[in-house]
Amino acid sequence: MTFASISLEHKQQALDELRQIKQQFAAKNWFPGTSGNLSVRVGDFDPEHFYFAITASGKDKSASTPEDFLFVDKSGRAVETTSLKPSAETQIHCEIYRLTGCGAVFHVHTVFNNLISEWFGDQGAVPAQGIELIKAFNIWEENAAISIPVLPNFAHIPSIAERVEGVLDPNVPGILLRNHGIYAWGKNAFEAKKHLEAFEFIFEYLYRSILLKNSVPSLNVDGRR
Ligand SMILES: CSCCC(=O)C(=O)COP(=O)(O)O
Ligand SMILES: [Zn+2]
Repeated sequence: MTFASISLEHKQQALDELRQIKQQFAAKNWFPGTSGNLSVRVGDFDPEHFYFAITASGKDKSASTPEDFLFVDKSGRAVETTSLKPSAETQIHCEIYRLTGCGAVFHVHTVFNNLISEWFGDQGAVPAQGIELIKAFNIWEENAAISIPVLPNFAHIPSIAERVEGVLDPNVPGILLRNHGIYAWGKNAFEAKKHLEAFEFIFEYLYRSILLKNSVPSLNVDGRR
C-alpha cells in the first residue's frame, strides 16, 4: 500500500476525527502549554507500510487552524510537502502502531497522570484493581487487576520509543511516561478516546484514594470508620 493509494475521503475522515477529538480534549484542559499530541492511522495496517495523521509540533492545541495536522509514514517522515513538523514524540506513536496495529494514539499531560506516574514510578507500573472503569479495556472479570506500565521520561525521545516494546501489555492499552503524561491507544479514535478517559478516571481515583488513606487515620483498611 502507498500513501497515494489511500482515498481522499479516508484521509479527510481521519483529519475530521482528529480535529473533533482535539477540541473535546482541549475543553477538558488536556493540552496545557502546547503539550500533548494525537494521531489517527489512515489505510490498512501493514507493519511494513502504514501511514497516520498527527498533530504538528509546538502548536496551541486548544486552537483550530488549517495547519494543525500532517501525514507521516511508519518512520514518522512527512509524506506530503509541508512546512509543518510532526510532533516531537512521533517516534513513540510509530512504535505503538508498529507493535499493536492500532488505529489511533492519543497523548495528554494531566496533573493526575503526572502525580500517579511519579508516585508509582520506582516500581515501574501503576497497580489498579476493582475499579469499574477497568471494563473500558474490555476486561470484565470481577475485581479485575491491571498494571499500567511507567517508562522513564528521557529528553531523547528514541530512548523512550525503544523501551515501549519491553513494557507493552496487550491487555492494557496505555503507557505512562514518568512525570510527563500518558499514551493511550485503541483500534480506532472512538476506542482510543474511551481508553484515555478510563485511564484518567483511574488516575484521579488512585490519587484521591491515596490522599484519603493518608489523611484520615481513623478509617479502617476497608475505608469505613
Ligand atoms: C510543552 S510540552 C513538551 C513536549 C511534549 O511533551 C508534548 O507532548 C508536545 O510536543 P509536540 O511536539 O507534540 O507539540
Ligand atoms: Zn508529551
